[in-house]
Amino acid sequence: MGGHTHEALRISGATKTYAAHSGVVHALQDVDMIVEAGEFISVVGPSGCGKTTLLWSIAGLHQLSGGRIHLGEDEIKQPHPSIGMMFQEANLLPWRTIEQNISLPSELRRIRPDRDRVEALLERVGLGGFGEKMPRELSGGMQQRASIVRALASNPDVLLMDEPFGALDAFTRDEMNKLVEEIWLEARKTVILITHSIAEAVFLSDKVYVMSARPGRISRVVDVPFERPRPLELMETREFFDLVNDIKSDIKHQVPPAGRTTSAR
Ligand SMILES: Nc1ncnc2c1ncn2[C@@H]1O[C@H](COP(=O)(O)OP(=O)(O)OP(=O)(O)O)[C@@H](O)[C@H]1O
Repeated sequence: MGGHTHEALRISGATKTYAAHSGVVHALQDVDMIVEAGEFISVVGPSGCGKTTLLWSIAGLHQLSGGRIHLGEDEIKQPHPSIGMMFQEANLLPWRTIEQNISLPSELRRIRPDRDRVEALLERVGLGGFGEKMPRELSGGMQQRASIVRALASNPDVLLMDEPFGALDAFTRDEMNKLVEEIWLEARKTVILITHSIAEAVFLSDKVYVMSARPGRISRVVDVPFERPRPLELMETREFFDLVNDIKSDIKHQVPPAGRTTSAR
């Protein structure tokens, strides 16, 4: 304490094993991370390296086999009111209006939804006047905008995003990335994003954590130097391209050559 920044999340020695039919899977092995308050970080890595396991553990939805996760003084063992989450699918209940979907997490916690805040957020993401609509009346991008509002409605300190735009077309995805950056610059939440798109990770993040698989570990932390706000055109620059490729080749080289994986006979 006493510095210019303070840590929001501390992950120490996070380890998670799953018992699978084929044996024990080391999904996470001694993962350490300190995320500063207001920092935007991404976690990338090959498929199956443990990204989702890590994020769900931070969300309090998975129990670790070893290690700890702290938000300030609180150890995370179950969902925490100061941590909001966005999933790959918008997961809106089809029989509830957009506004009723947004207020569901508050209902479940038996707290009164802050209607003014929800109105303002809907307006902010371009969904002003859509609160009474049903999810099927909204496009995929609009549904994800609604799920951003749902995640931010209770004004959490930390926002976790699990590949939130993977199902959207490239154009809508760029638009959503721009929106996320704008909202982040305004509200300065601590954000942890999991994505398969290295370009998306670099575009949005202060730091990109690269994971390797089996066991799932952090293999590298990349500081992203680009100034904010970042225009979408940044993605067409040489510097951006080089950084993305550098991270991509790192991930590619981690994949064990065919026939040499541990499960191969
Ligand atoms: N419930 C489970 N039971 C057994 N093994 C599991 C379970 N959940 C995940 N795993 C295994 O743990 C490892 C990490 O999985 P995880 O889903 O966290 O990886 P990921 O990096 O998010 O993958 P992807 O990028 O493909 O979504 C994988 O090898 C996966 O097969």
